[in-house]
Amino acid sequence: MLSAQDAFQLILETVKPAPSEQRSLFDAWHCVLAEGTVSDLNIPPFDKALMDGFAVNSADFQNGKTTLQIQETIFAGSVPTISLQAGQTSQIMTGAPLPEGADAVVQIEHCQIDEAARSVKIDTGPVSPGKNMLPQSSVLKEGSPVLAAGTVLRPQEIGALAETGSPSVRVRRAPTVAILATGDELVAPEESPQPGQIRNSNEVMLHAQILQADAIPQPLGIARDERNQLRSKIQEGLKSDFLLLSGGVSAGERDLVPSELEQAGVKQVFHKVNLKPGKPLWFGVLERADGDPCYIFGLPGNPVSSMVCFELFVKTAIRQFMGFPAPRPRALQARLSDDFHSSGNRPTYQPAQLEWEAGEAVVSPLKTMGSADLHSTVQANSVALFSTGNQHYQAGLNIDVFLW
Ligand SMILES: Nc1nc2c(c(=O)[nH]1)N[C@H]1C(S)=C(S)[C@@H](COP(=O)(O)OP(=O)(O)OC[C@H]3O[C@@H](n4cnc5c(N)ncnc54)[C@H](O)[C@@H]3O)O[C@H]1N2
Ligand code: MOO
Repeated sequence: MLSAQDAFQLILETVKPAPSEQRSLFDAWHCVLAEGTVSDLNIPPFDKALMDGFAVNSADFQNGKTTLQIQETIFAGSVPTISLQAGQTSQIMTGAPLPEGADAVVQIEHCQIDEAARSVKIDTGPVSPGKNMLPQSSVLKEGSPVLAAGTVLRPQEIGALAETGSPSVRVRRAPTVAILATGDELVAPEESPQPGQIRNSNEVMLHAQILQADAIPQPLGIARDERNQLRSKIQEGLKSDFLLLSGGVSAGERDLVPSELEQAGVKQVFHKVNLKPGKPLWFGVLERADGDPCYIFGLPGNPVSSMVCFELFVKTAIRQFMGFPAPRPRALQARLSDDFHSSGNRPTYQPAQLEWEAGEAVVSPLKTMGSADLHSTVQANSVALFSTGNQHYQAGLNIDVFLW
């Protein structure tokens, strides 16, 4: 059976990064830059005061103290009108441009102002050039690169783009992701299940996971385990960038999903992955007539399987589509809190609680009744990975954990 690593590889080889689009910085959070940007100005654009006080020339402080004649007051947003000569100063506010002839700022707290004489006495010892000021273009020069293509936009990158004259940027667009829950046993969450029925929890859960992955969910409701209805709902879903089907992918007599996808012209990339939960995972691609592909995942119906397969595989595909530089899930090494026994016949992703103790990641696997036990994931903030077979893991051992 295909390993999870091989499944990641096949997903990355199949999913092509989306075309780019222009977006305002207000809509760009967590998008990936499709093109690099350069600064349209020097940062800072002028020698800038970093304190409220007096703009001075350090040469006036040869004796460590001095009395200077006040010329004007320079506020942030204005420009100085007087060049300083020896023995002169101007009052200045944080963020304002230094006047010519000044090379430092002395904080207002260290100045004794004589209003009548329009002078200021400063007795704080020598002042070094550059004190309390940021020289023009010391952070960034006009025309120099700000961010490279492939950068994921966090709040600080968005601020830096605004500062450097990129109010909108080219980013890879987020995919639309259709959700189709399948099964005769399903009823809507607002209904009371009759004997043999269960509530459709996967649809809303996937909807939330898609939002969390910065993509656009398109719920299609429930398709019954009946070919005509399944076929028409699949056709609807194939118009999106991604189609996620929940249920109907294992070996049951009404597990119609793989054959109906094949019927719709979808090319299977893989079916079944060696992991627990999530073994029956199905992945394929449809090359649509309009030239844009649709990527299809058949997620196992068991809620924990569905959730784990989304976090590991669907998210990888969405990140690849959005141009993320490292789309695979990233494992964290954490110390096992207690002895743990694992006996899975496949590599097992166990719901777990990860905590930080004195700066160290410590993980406690949670008790679970298996892939139908969604409740065990409510206490979990991660999954811990255990390998195949009867294995005893001693407390203190470092293991791989995936946060979610
Ligand atoms: N003979 C075999 N049987 C099964 C195998 C196998 O290899 N051979 N694999 C098992 C594994 S592992 C899993 S996981 C499940 C996955 O089955 P399906 O994807 O075909 O899903 P269903 O049979 O439709 O449903 C499984 C389970 O999940 C519940 N379910 C389905 N949809 C939803 C939903 N939208 N919300 C909440 N719960 C849902 C459904 O009622 C079933 O209880 O197959 C094993 N069987
Ligand atoms: O792989 Mo299934 O997801 O064990 O329950």
